[in-house]
Amino acid sequence: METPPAVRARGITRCFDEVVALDGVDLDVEPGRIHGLVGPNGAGKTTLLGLLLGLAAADSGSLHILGAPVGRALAAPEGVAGFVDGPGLYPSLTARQNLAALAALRGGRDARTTAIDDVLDQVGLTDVADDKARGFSLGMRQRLGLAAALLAEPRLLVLDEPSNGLDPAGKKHVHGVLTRLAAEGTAVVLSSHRMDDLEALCSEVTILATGRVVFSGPLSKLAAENGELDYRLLTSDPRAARTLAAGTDGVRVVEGAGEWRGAEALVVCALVPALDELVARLVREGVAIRELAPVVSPLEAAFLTLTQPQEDGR
Ligand SMILES: Nc1ncnc2c1ncn2[C@@H]1O[C@H](COP(=O)(O)OP(=O)(O)OP(=O)(O)O)[C@@H](O)[C@H]1O
Repeated sequence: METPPAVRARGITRCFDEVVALDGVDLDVEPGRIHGLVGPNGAGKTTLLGLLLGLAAADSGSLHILGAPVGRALAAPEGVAGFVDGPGLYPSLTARQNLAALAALRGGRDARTTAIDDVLDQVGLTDVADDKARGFSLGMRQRLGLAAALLAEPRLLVLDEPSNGLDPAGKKHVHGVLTRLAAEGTAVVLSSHRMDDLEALCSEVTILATGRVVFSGPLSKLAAENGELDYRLLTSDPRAARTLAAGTDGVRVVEGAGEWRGAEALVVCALVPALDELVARLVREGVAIRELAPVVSPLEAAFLTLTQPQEDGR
């Protein structure tokens, strides 16, 4: 039997009095994907994640989670776990006790000590397993919330800003956990304002602006949305690179780039095919390419392009 989509939303609308938080939103997420939700403050990300978690119902539209239609009853659909607005924890209980209590609330099936130890290890909280959650930093609380969600062995994991407050080690744990879960077939839907996190983690994103989807699809498709981008180019021979760039059709040298991390940098503005041509010419001429990257990431550029006009028009 074919595995159903993890999320299939069509024409979802959700209002709070006069505020239209979601306006005809479609969303498709397949099992095994990490899908990023991005948008300016107030775009509707948390509202949408709340619907996936069964915390609220849509005013109109249809929502299927893991193949089952979601009705108006406010309960987490079977197979879904996660949190919005920070994980709900008991401050006076230890990390381990929090997980045991949450597991017991869910029916006790997953309250085994080994399972609790395992999820604490996955999120890197073994050392503080017997410390009270009250003393936990934001990043530690986020990781404990993720551990609680993992305990439910979800097929759809929903996380609102999971990277908030994470130090580099915490981020590494969280990224590792999410990547492994996805490889095992779990779908992950997460929101973030951190473009670098989304680009590192997600294969696809949905960009929301004032409750509407302005882009949904693979990150690789964003380059097409952007048109020309500025790329920083570090080479073994900046002068030759500049001459070659200036002589390549479709490539424009952006003046005033100067130095980048102590090396002479060139910034060129181009579409991907013209950039490919420049790279081929550099290689043919024996100019080594030491770094070539967009000055602003494709996701950030698309975010600004696709959400700015609507924001301005409010
Ligand atoms: N419970 C509520 N009551 C009234 N208005 C609400 C409620 N929840 C959300 N809204 C409004 O709905 C819109 C979308 O809010 P939402 O929290 O979903 O956005 P968001 O994209 O998650 O924003 P942020 O990035 O700031 O977290 C906003 O205008 C917000 O003020």
